[in-house]
Amino acid sequence: MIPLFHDFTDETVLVFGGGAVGARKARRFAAEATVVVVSPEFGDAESADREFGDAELIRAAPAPDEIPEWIARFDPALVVAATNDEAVNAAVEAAARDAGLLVNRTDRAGERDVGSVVVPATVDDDPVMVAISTGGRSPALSKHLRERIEAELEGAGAMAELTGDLRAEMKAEGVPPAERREAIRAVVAASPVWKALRTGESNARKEAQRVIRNRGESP
Ligand SMILES: C[C@@]1(CC(=O)O)c2cc3[nH]c(cc4nc(cc5[nH]c(cc(n2)[C@H]1CCC(=O)O)[C@@](C)(CC(=O)O)[C@@H]5CCC(=O)O)C(CC(=O)O)=C4CCC(=O)O)c(CCC(=O)O)c3CC(=O)O
Ligand SMILES: NC(=O)C1=CN([C@@H]2O[C@H](COP(=O)(O)OP(=O)(O)OC[C@H]3O[C@@H](n4cnc5c(N)ncnc54)[C@H](O)[C@@H]3O)[C@@H](O)[C@H]2O)C=CC1
Repeated sequence: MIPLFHDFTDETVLVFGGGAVGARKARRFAAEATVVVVSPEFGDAESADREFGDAELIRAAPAPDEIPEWIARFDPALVVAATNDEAVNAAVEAAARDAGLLVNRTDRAGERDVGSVVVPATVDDDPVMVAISTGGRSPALSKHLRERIEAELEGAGAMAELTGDLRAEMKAEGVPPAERREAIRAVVAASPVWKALRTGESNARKEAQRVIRNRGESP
């Protein structure tokens, strides 16, 4: 498996199964894609909207041989098999593969077909994103590592914004690439800049400029 980041803007994700797992996947994809969930039940109706993000919920229980029609109707980029019926999940996987679509089979850890994708545990400190997988072996470990890495990454999104701005400015000023690279590498490694981003006690941009100015000087 090779990890990739996929932009689902303007795409549809079709989820079969409205239990806890279907809801979690729907919420995740609804942050970006148009999500449709097909299921005979959606848990507690009052909290359904919250649980499924803003996904469209369709009450139906397609039989395995009806799955291809549902897929053709919504033309999704990704299909999620999250029912508690193994025959339905298998039909979803086969129909998605036949249609050349990505498929996430939630009831399988291994023996994946071509085009099969795994949903990783994700730390998102925009624009920084870290995805963790255990190759399907231990999802609970993915979750645990995600919680640990969340703390480690504090300030990373702001660091990406700051160094993104600095490198654009240096580019515009015509600073040669080798010098730019050295300067940016020094800033991302500098504890005073991280501290400023995390605590707000000092101005991170000024700290970064100080690091760039003092580069190469002995401490
Ligand atoms: C293969 C994969 C397919 C996929 O869904 O893409 C898959 C499959 C299965 N999960 C199962 C169980 C659990 N899954 C979780 C949690 C998460 N599962 C997620 C992903 C994945 N789960 C993919 C592999 C990811 C990887 O490579 O590590 C996460 C990371 C992302 C997400 O789903 O959003 C999300 C954490 C999100 C977060 O918090 O960050 C917990 C923990 C909990 O609930 O507290 C448990 C209970 C503990 C346990 O069993 O380990 C079972 C057994 C079902 C059964 O026994 O019936 C199967 C099927 C099987 O193993 O056969
Ligand atoms: N990938 C993951 O992270 C995890 C995966 N699982 C697996 O995912 C499956 C689903 O887990 P839960 O959501 O907890 O189960 P659940 O039993 O709460 O939900 C399954 C849903 O599928 C619906 N369903 C049944 N037949 C259907 C059909 N023909 N078409 C559409 N929907 C249909 C049911 O009405 C129910 O709403 C489990 O069977 C388990 O193997 C379980 C835990 C975590």
